[in-house]
Amino acid sequence: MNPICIDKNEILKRYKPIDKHTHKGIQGHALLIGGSYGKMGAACISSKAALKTGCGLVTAFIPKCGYEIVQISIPEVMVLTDVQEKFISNITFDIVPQAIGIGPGIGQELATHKAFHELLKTNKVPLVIDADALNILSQNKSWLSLLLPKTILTPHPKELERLIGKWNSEEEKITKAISFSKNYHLVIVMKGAPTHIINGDIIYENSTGNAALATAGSGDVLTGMITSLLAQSYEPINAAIVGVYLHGLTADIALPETGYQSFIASDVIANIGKAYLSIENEA
Ligand SMILES: NC(=O)C1=CN([C@@H]2O[C@H](COP(=O)(O)OP(=O)(O)OC[C@H]3O[C@@H](n4cnc5c(N)ncnc54)[C@H](O)[C@@H]3O)[C@@H](O)[C@H]2O)[C@@H](O)CC1
Ligand SMILES: Nc1ncnc2c1ncn2[C@@H]1O[C@H](COP(=O)(O)OP(=O)(O)O)[C@@H](O)[C@H]1O
Ligand SMILES: [Mg+2]
Repeated sequence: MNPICIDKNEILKRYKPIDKHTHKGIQGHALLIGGSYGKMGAACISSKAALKTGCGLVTAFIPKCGYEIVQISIPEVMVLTDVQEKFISNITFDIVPQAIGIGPGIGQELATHKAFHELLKTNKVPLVIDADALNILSQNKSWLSLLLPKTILTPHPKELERLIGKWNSEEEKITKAISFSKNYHLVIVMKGAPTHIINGDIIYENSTGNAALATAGSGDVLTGMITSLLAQSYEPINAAIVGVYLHGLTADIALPETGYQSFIASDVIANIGKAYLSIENEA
């Protein structure tokens, strides 16, 4: 169990600089499916994070009650609404996204279970699954076989336990995560301090980030960032690695100004630019 350290060298091998002739139509369109009554913030921050990570277009699919919230808080994000007011019940869209992120703040209504199941049955697009979408998956493990190879799962430790069961040691946790990744051909981002990424037998350990990230919504932001990189044609494992590294780097960059306590998920988003610049300066 020798993890590969995700450091600047590993990032420079995977980082794609922007082509000066690119335009928003080829820079990737990310669809973020999130939010429910009282948790629209999760949809706002994950879709804003996707835009700030560089994809050309972002659409948020949300319950109706979030329409004005998202349009006013992030005017650059386009919005599609569900037929239901307070939760997601039927995911339909006429756009052609290059990547989909689902889960932040969606809750666990039965109708939302059904909508997620329908999406999994028909989806052909690279996918990131987080938060309540992971919890729904944990309650319906037979749906795991519907996931396309290299679908990215981003569980925190509790979500991971719901998916793979309890473990008695770090070693057992990694062994179980490797079997899970191999059985279903998934990329698992095991969030924590530090975050590990499992791709079959290969384990990566992130080198950025600090306890400032222990704050509401910082994982929702990560979902938006990874989805954005997927939409920009990063291979799933590279989207996971670069996303996790940049996410942690924002907290390392901001720490001298915010301290641990006052750093919030929006500060991750505010520092994505500086995190990119620090990679660019090494390239
Ligand atoms: N502003 C918003 O709208 C926010 C919405 N959120 C959404 O709220 C929903 C519930 O998410 P939660 O993650 O709070 O609920 P969960 O029930 O999945 O996780 C909370 C439990 O996991 C444990 N846990 C979390 N991180 C852990 C760690 N690193 N080590 C050990 N235990 C850990 C906690 O102690 C707690 O028992 C999700 O849909 C999420 O996206 C949250 O992200 C918070 C912000
Ligand atoms: N002490 C810590 N050190 C480094 N990173 C942390 C720490 N605590 C949390 N994080 C990171 O913050 C994020 C939290 O994600 P998550 O628990 O899903 O939050 P939320 O659901 O509120 O958005 C993960 O990327 C995790 O690795
Ligand atoms: Mg989370």
